[in-house]
Amino acid sequence: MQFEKTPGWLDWHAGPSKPRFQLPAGAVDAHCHVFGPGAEFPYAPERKYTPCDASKAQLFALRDHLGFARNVIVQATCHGADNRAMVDACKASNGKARGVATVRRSISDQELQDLHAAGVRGVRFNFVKRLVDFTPRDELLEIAARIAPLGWHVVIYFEAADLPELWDFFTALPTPVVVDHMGRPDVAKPVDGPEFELFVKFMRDHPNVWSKVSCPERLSLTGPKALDGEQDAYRDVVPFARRIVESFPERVLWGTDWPHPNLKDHMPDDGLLVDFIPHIAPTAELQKKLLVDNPMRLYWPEEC
Ligand SMILES: O=C(O)c1cc(C(=O)O)oc(=O)c1
Repeated sequence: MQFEKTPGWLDWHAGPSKPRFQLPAGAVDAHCHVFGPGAEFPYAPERKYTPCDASKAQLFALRDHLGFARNVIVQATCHGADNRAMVDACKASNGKARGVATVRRSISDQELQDLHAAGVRGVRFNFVKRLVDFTPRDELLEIAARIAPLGWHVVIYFEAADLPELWDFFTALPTPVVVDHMGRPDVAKPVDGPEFELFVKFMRDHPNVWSKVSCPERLSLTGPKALDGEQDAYRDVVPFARRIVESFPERVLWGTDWPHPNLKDHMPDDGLLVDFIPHIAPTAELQKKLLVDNPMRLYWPEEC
């Protein structure tokens, strides 16, 4: 099947640099995606964007180039609840990838078991309105109750302004809850202002809540961009991510977000994104928790 990319679509960076930051042994890129390829794994009819292709082989090549040992592949919304591309990538990874799926309430117990066997360890609930249509809360709670006995968790993606309205739903979830991209704070607001304080309270009061401290390239308003060797990129995001890493060192994850869906301004050099890590996790101890110990506990607990 032929697909035409959304107008203005930015393709992933074709020649990322080698990071200067040496990742700890066993580091996990805990948030990345595969897109298609569309000819093999068609994009979902209900999608809100049509991306460029980004195959499993290209993801594994990036993993090796950057120095990661493993990936967590998160179902992208352009594939809806058709998890075949993500599952195919997990199965082809020789145990080096685990997955997060999107499922509907109609999924059977056998299908859940099959996803588990392929390496899936979580489901993603998305509340970002430009990405998905609304799913009733009772459907999501039903799914959460069904995946809890499998030892899975729920990944949630939402905008900071929506946290008050979503609070009661999130805090009722019976599993570990992993927030994508720090709940997308508005970094023009103060790091100790009411909006981000609410997010910190969400994590402080609920020990089952984890956060990915990822996507500075999405959140930054003033840059500088991770391009042309920039070693001090996205400075306006650093205080937010660093606060979360230092406050909750056992409950943070990091990922590239490759192939970076829906960026409008620029496509970052993934090597320079890795060089962002020591700015938000300044000690070797914090780096090992963020990149190795925490993702291993959540996705490969049998090895811990
Ligand atoms: O902000 C986004 O556009 C975005 C989209 C998706 C997806 O379409 O799944 O995933 C992400 O992690 C981020």
